[in-house]
Amino acid sequence: MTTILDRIIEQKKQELALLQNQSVFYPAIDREKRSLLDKLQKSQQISIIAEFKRASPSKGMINNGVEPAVQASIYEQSGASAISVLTDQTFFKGSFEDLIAVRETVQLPILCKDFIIDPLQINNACAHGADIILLIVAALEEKKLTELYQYATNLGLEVLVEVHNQAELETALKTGAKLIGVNNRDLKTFQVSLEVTEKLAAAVKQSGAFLISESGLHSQEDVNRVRNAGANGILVGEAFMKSANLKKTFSDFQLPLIEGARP
Ligand SMILES: O=C(O)c1ccccc1NCC(=O)[C@H](O)[C@H](O)COP(=O)(O)O
Repeated sequence: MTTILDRIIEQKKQELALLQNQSVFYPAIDREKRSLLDKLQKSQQISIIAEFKRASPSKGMINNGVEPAVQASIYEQSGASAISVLTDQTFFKGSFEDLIAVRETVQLPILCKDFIIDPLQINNACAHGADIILLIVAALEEKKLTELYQYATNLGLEVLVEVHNQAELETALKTGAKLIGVNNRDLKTFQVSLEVTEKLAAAVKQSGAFLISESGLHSQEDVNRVRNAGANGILVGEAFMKSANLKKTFSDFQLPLIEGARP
């Protein structure tokens, strides 16, 4: 059966063919460095990666009426540690223009949230102002994951390596990843459960990597649950994009770290 992740990757292969005909190469070396890892090391609270996400395959349109710069400013003022920007157009209605608008507005590290399968996409993310890229283990062969991880870190980018189960986590840890994202959403079935973070947390912590719990966080209780499992950070999209009182929703999520949460 073809899953949504398969369809997204097929789309990325087509986009890659177009990218191959463009001349994109701007290494990150000269750029001002904005580091999520530094922020995680210093934070006394759970760190929040706030996402700019107009739409998604599981939820359809979430909020297409807010400007990226406006949303990003509120994220920064509310205390976000980084901002994630969905740049995929076909499935999430995002764009690299959104990423540029966010980077120009805030001083925070920017995560390019896309489905990366080739170094050219890393060049492209970097050229548009990303500080962090996402690599999804479920979307990549192990050899490709290692190649892309090394390529991105050589450019000075930080890499959030995303997993959803134990086998993927073992593969992710072989790269030496310092930032592990545990996605509570199964990207093949859309099922969301915070138990995924609870199950994988101990192995992430043991590796010395920072643990970011991603998806399905809607309330203080949800944040409390993943924090108690040992999460250093959370990645939140829908709850912020849909909030009628973003500052309040945000502050409800800002909990102190538990003892020993730092790797
Ligand atoms: O969100 C989806 O429907 C989705 C479907 C297929 C691949 C990826 C998808 N989402 C990416 C994410 O992981 C989330 O945007 C992110 O973790 C925030 O999740 P949420 O807070 O639940 O919006």
